[in-house]
Amino acid sequence: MSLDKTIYLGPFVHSTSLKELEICTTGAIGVDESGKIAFIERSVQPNSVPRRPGWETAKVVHIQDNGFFFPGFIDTHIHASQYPNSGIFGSSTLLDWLETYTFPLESSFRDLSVARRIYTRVVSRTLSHGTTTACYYATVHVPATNLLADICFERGQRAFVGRVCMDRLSPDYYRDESVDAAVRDTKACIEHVQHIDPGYELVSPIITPRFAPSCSDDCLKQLGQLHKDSGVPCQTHISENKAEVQLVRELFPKSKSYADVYDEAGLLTAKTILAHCVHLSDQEQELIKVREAKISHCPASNTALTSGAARVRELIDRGITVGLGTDVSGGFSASILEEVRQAIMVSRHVAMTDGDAAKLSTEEVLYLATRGGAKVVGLEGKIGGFEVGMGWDTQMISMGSVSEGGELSHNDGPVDIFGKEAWSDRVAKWVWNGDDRNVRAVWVKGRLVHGTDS
Ligand SMILES: O=c1[nH]c(=O)c2nc[nH]c2[nH]1
Ligand SMILES: [Zn+2]
Repeated sequence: MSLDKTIYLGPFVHSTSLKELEICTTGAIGVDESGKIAFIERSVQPNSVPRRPGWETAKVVHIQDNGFFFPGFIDTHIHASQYPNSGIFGSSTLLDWLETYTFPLESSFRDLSVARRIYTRVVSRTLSHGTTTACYYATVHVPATNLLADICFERGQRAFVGRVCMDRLSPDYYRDESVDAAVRDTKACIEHVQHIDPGYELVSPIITPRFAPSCSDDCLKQLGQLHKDSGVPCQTHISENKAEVQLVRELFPKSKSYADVYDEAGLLTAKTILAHCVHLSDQEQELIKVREAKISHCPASNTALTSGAARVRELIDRGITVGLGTDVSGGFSASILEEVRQAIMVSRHVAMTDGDAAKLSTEEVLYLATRGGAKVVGLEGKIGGFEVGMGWDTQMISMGSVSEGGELSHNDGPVDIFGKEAWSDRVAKWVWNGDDRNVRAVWVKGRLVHGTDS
């Protein structure tokens, strides 16, 4: 699809490193017909459009209402099929939560009309929160998983779509009937994505063993072989909850650790995304580092299911790549901005026992939500920031007009700007008070996929 050449005028904010946010208040970013950034100017006079040969007739999109352009969020771990259960978890913990809330809901995706309604909604919802790339878990059902891939492709969201494999310790009404069935159905979903998006330009398949307890040794090994043969990435859960870790010890008595179970199966590679990583030992962290596997930090879910507090500073200091995941519906919200807040708060709780060095700053967590996520999904250099050659995967944040009187009008968003705030404080106000009402428009690869650009 060819797009209009477009110049995006106004402030832009993005991470340039883990610790640094660039805030450019006088920016102009040119995006070419293929949806890639062609130029960036940083000192544009107010109300003027940079003159460039070949860009005379380009469309111009102005930032509105004290806003700024920000890279699209990358959700490195979300269960699309669990979206109807967002906020519904009672006082459960992982293993009983799966039995009580999750398996019954996921099993309903055998009905394609159920899948269509829920998957359409979750893709609309994540886009509205500024998520331009998502790593989705679907269910065991091939038609429903393929439908999720179709919806992402049609709506223009970058997505990794995984058919969930689970051939043991799962209810009779919801499980793979055999290892062969798990592998055959996974291949069918890979072939479907190859058919709709042959270069995996927007949508990619992802091999998805649910977690070690629900996969037999043979199932893990065959999926590891498929991961090796096909080059398709892989995602799973690890070390989320202490009872789960104990269960893995009992189920795999010959393995040195939980991480070792995946390693022995060929599932711990540079293309593996591991969700949670709350209770990893030093040796497991080291193994993950050596294998260059990536981590999805899911703080909202880890708190909601009382799983624990991941030591993110330790993981980062070790040199492991970390991104953020909403983990809906262990996590209660489909918003990565909410996850940013949760990550900062959880790091404060870790700091209360481990010391101040554990605290993550707003800048650091915004990095995890964008550049970190891009590395987790293997798209660093392509998305996650504003650089020439990167895709225009962007949210237009608007903060509303400067508050003059004391009264709220019905279309005021949740952030109140009084006009005197430094730019870094405006960004902080957005992080701590903002939500989807501040997301005026979202683009993926230059295509408008949510909201309006006028
Ligand atoms: O947060 C989680 N959500 C799940 O669906 C799941 N399955 C295994 N382990 C899990 N953890
Ligand atoms: Zn999960």
